Amino acid sequence: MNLTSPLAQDEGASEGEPLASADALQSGSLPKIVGPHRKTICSLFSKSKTTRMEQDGGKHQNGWIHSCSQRSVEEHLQETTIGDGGTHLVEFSNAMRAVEKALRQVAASKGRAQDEAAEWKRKYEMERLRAASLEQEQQVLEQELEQCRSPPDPWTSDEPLELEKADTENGERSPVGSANGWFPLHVNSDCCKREGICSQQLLRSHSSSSGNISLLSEVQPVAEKASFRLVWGCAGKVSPRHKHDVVSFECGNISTASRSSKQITLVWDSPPQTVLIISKPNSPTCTALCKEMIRWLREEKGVGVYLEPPMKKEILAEDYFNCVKSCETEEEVLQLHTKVDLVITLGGDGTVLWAASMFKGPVPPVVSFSMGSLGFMTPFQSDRYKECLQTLIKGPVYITLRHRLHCQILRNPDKVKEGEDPCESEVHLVLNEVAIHRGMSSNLSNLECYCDGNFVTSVQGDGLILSTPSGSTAYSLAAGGSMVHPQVPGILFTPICPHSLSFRPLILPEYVTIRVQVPHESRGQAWVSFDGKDREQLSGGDALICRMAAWPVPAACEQESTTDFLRSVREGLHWNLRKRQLSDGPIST
Ligand SMILES: NC(=O)c1ccc[n+]([C@@H]2O[C@H](COP(=O)([O-])OP(=O)(O)OC[C@H]3O[C@@H](n4cnc5c(N)ncnc54)[C@H](O)[C@@H]3O)[C@@H](O)[C@H]2O)c1
Ligand SMILES: Nc1ncnc2c1ncn2[C@@H]1O[C@H](COP(=O)(O)OP(=O)(O)OP(=O)(O)O)[C@@H](O)[C@H]1O
Repeated sequence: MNLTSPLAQDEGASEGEPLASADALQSGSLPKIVGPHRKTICSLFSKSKTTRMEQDGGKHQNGWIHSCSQRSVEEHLQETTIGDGGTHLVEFSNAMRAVEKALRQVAASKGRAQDEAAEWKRKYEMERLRAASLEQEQQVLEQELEQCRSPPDPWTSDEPLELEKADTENGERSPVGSANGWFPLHVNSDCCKREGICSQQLLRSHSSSSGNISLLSEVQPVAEKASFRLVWGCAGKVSPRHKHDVVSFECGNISTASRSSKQITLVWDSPPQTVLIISKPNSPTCTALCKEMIRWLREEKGVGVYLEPPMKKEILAEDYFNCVKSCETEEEVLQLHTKVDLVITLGGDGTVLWAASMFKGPVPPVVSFSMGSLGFMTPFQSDRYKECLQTLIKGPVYITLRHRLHCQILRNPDKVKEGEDPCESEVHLVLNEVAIHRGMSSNLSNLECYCDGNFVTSVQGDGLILSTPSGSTAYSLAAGGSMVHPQVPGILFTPICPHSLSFRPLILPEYVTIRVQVPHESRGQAWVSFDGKDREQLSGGDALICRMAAWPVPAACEQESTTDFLRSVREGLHWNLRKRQLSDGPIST
């Protein structure tokens, strides 16, 4: 009689597959086998060992040298002739079941061990790749820091300059600024080691310059500048989570790591010592307030004052104001940002635009007192100036970073021969908008527009406005553009009276470069205005190149960015003002 092995019905183990080690059996990791068949089973494992070693020539993988296979058990059972001993048969059968169970367990453990090994290998590979990418990032960071020490010209470089850098190794932020006299030196040594943009790291001036943009020749510390930090937070709370990355990838999931709408707070490390007051000309009320403010700032706060030459001349009749400084030459105006801690404007929005236009590079924080009719960008009340300035000088101050557009005219760039540079006009940094329009011409203007080299459209109408979000409530609004919160990064593309039924305004992302070109075959010429001023003519073939500038205007908020914006929209523009419907009358069903 032949005995059928229970292993023949085993679903999990395939034929001939090694299931267990005989050593494991002998070392007691298999269940103890008792009874007359103990010897037989042990000899079975021994036999298997010998057979396997003969078959493999002693070359076994993963340490599974002493193996027992399903086939060898079956073979043995077939060879075994069963006598009359029914009890022995039952015992033998039970023993074989126990062996089968043990063999299955060992097979399962082997599978688990292999899975675990594969998982560890995967983790190791991921860790190795992460370390390699960190090393690469570190190299890029070092290169960028090196570049900042000998910075590119921001007006000729295609890359927008960054105002801040990614987190350093210890989780601190290392700010990077450059051009026009601002260089981060010893980025970590002078740093306050706290989160945010730190002026101590940023501020270094140099003595010599060439033309509009100065090159670093001699570096000196700026002793007279007050130092401050800009920190990211939300609703008044400093956010420890601010990261430079916008998108993070974790376990294959994409999430936004930071939002652009964070409220920025300015924290003075040392109190401001010098302010520049810019006042609307020919306004007796502005002049009177300017004089009062100078007295208060000097006597109560010990703060020095700079004025524009016309205003200084106007008040010099009184000896008291001899102490007021002024920026007489163009060179001095270019260096103003290294001397003043705060800019105060007295007037309307036009005065804020004027103040911004004085700074061709970095702009100190601007505090605007309302002395005009609308005051969209002038949130502070002039009759409460002492209280306001007291709070601002003490800090912290909420800041709206009002972005500017970097605009330049290229004269007939298509006609320029290879290797020659096209003739470029002066750079204009606009806070509101650049408008390309028909000017005095009675002809329809015709403008071809490209965005990062892609053809956008041909404007046929009175012209086109390229506006900042801050300018969205000015000319662009009048031309049908949308109102945009000043912290939304973008460039508004708004046609002026287009002769088309389907030309709607667009908002483009802040990183694009826009080119507006007058076609050679255009009937008339076009004109360009920068914040409503400095008109220049465009002839056929001339182009205007426009992109986001590296230097925003940090405007102090009266409350905070969004509250101030919505209040200006409601109170300044009377947006959606309508008498409330009465509750009496028919009730709709
Ligand atoms: N059709 C129009 O609405 C139109 C036409 C030309 C110029 N402008 C705007 O005038 C600006 C120049 O201002 P200005 O004071 O030197 O000239 P301005 O004296 O002619 O005043 C223009 C008006 O626009 C308001 N204004 C300016 N900037 C604003 C802003 N960002 N948000 C809301 N209102 C704003 C001013 O308060 C002022 O009432 C230009 O940048 C342009 O935006 C508007
Ligand atoms: N310091 C300055 N020097 C020369 N021009 C200035 C100066 N400040 C303002 N301006 C110009 O004066 C004009 C009027 O200024 P502003 O808009 O501030 O006053 P406003 O018209 O009374 O105010 P609002 O626009 O709120 O009615 C603007 O065109 C502006 O460019």
